[in-house]
Amino acid sequence: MTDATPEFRDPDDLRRRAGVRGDPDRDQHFLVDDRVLDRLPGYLPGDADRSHVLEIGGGTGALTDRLLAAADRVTVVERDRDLAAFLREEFTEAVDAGALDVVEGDALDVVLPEFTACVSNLPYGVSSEVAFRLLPLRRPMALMFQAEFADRMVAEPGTSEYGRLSVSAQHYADVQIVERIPPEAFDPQPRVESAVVRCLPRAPDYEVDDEAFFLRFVKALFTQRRKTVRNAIRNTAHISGLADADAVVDAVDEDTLSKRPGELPPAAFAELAELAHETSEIGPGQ
Ligand SMILES: C[S@@+](CC[C@H](N)C(=O)[O-])C[C@H]1O[C@@H](n2cnc3c(N)ncnc32)[C@H](O)[C@@H]1O
Repeated sequence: MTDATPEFRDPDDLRRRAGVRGDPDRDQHFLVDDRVLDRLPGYLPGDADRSHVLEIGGGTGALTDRLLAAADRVTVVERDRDLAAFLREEFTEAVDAGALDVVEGDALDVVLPEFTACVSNLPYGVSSEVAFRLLPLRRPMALMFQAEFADRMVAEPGTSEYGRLSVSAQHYADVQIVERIPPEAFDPQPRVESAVVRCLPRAPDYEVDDEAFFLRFVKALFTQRRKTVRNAIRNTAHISGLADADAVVDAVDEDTLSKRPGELPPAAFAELAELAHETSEIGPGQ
């Protein structure tokens, strides 16, 4: 980490040296707006532990460059073999000093290090899977998504965007959109707007013992978002894995049963899932 105002590599130079144009079919949209790149590490809270920052999808290293200045150590995961080799070459000094580790592989498969925070311009094709790999690890994160996905992550109960994604994300973290980013900030430009979501981990309002069941239960109920919670619990028992949905319905209060799934806040889902777990045998579900 350095106190001096660092000069960063020019994103255009990086792409030229890496010899890549970016391939949207491989989720390659490189950030080219220096101001956006400069702001991203600062979306971590001031007191976040920056001893080991994770970046998923390093690309040509424009963000990696900033993270190296903001953190003691950085691990970057990059699936593209040529880009992973370029990152190692471009940041040889940091690699040799033990400040940078470049992991070539798929972010969904690689063994992740014990990171303390994460800042990433995520590959949008797998952003949901990556987010749900990272969120349960409960680290502060600043993650770039497609704006429509980010809107669903932060949506509140009773809105049309509120759904499975909102409940699951908000179970693990306080989530907030901190910046919307136009397509012009990237090359090649994505077709849609992007947004940065700050995720601050927190103890859930309601602890669940079986997180896999909780996530399945939330998924199940939102397949019936227009039904009452009573009917949704009964109709989706094959998805959630509830062996005795009627017993669960009998155990839940009338106020909750008469609502729609989209009206229940994340804590109510967690409480409901816990009660269901205590009341019924749980099968594998779908
Ligand atoms: C949106 S670009 C971001 C690149 C760079 N961080 C930037 O901001 O300019 C996403 C990067 O993730 C890589 N990528 C795509 N799918 C991946 C996956 N499943 N696992 C790891 N990296 C992936 C792409 O090759 C690309 O370099």
